[in-house]
Amino acid sequence: MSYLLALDQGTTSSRAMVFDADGRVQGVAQQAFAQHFPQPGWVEHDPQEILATQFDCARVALTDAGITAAALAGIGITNQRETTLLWERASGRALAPAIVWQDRRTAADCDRLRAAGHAELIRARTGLELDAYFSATKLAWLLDSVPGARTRAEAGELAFGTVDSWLVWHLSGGALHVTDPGNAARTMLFNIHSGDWDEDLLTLFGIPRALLPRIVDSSGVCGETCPDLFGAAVPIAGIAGDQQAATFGQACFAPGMAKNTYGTGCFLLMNTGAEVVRSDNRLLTTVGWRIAGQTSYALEGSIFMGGAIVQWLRDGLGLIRCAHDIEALAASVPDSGGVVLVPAFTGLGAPYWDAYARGTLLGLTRGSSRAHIARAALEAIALQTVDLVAAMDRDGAGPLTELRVDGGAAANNLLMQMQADLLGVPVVRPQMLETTALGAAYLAGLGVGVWSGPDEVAAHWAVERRFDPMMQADQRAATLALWHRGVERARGWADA
Ligand SMILES: Nc1ncnc2c1ncn2[C@@H]1O[C@H](COP(=O)(O)OP(=O)(O)O)[C@@H](O)[C@H]1O
Ligand SMILES: O=P(O)(O)OC[C@H](O)CO
Repeated sequence: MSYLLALDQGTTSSRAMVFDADGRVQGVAQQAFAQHFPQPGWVEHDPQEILATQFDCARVALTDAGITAAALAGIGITNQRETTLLWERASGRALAPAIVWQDRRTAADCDRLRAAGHAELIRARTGLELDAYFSATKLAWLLDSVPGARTRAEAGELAFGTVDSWLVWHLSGGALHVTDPGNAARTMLFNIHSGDWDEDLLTLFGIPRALLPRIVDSSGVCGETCPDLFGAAVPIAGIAGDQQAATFGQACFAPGMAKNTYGTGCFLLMNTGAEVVRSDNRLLTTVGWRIAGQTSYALEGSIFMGGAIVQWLRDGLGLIRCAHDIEALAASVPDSGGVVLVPAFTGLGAPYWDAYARGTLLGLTRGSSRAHIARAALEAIALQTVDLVAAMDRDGAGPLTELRVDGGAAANNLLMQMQADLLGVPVVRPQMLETTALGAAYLAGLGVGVWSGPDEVAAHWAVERRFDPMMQADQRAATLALWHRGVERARGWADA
């Protein structure tokens, strides 16, 4: 009875992992699902496919671990954040495709709200930059676009949720409509100071309160699964957005500790403890987790294109055959030969927040080769991260003494060395790279008493490799200066 099942519902795949009481992986399953791009800038998922792939993975992971659901002490849920769903309470049926966090369809709505002077109120209450990334304008769009939705929402017939709420609703057979404060903090409807939905913001975005889930702690039993789903009723004992879960899985429990996840995008979170650190440099203030009613906050830098740049070199340009090949190609030249790649394919996130910036390749000469472009692509991932850490420094957070790393692209040794060099701070890669699922399992395990407290789970964390900075300060400064010239060229490109 001491196994934990983590459900990790990500942007491009659903995953499930079974952990034992020592935090070791005993079973794993993963299924990719379809990405839908119905119009330029739109990104959608099929809500049913999210459920089907996630629940299938759970069953396969249990089989892989050689256990049944009866052996589970609890389930932890972690999820792609901000992605917005609207469903009918009576049937549990979604009224529209899920609008994914990357979707830019409401960028003009954000421009109008900004022009009307609402950005400061939103920043003060939610800790967020007014941007289409977050759920509020996506939900308003659904209420305005799905026929009858607004009237039905006001009558209490509909439910809104991010992916965690959608999963828990269906795991519990419609008994639970909940979210945790970390996920709620990404909706742009949640007041990070009061820890509740914000009435003024609900009015501003035109969101009926009847739509919203109840907010529960990130760790602790909030209900149980329908027995017919996995063969036994299992306590649902942890809920966290994937970046918050990874921060937990990296054991960043003390203020000043930070992790960066190099997946599709890159997300750098620094724990700020019980203190709400307001950023003057366009980082996000967000909730990390709430345990036993105590909220831990974080500063976050969100980068939209991280490992996805490598995918583009593979699929868009055909420069490499698989993501792994980029390391040898980039290492075949000593530097990028003056080539700068600004990966603003879907605009720029923190700290620029420029929805109209576009991807830019600069500094090409007759001597430029695919190796230089590959190297510039890896540098771009590291340099965007440097911009986030510099903003954190200016905000007075930290100082950062080491950066814990995870995510698919963290396997790239050259990228990790570049990151240490360009940051001037050691980069530390743990043995266990599946920190998102691990964090969800930890939250659930703490919730059901498999572990006694954060200290016990922190003891599981171990270094696999440490990358120390080796670059001279003047070379670092020159590389950063060239990068910032490139960023300026990329900004505002699609404004017209
Ligand atoms: N060796 C590598 N070097 C650089 N990028 C890589 C490497 N291996 C995988 N990636 C990138 O990492 C990403 C996958 O990481 P993952 O953590 O699974 O992402 P997500 O959870 O966002 O789907 C992809 O964008 C891929 O291009
Ligand atoms: O699904 P991932 O790992 O790309 O993470 C997505 C983030 O939660 C978006 O904010």
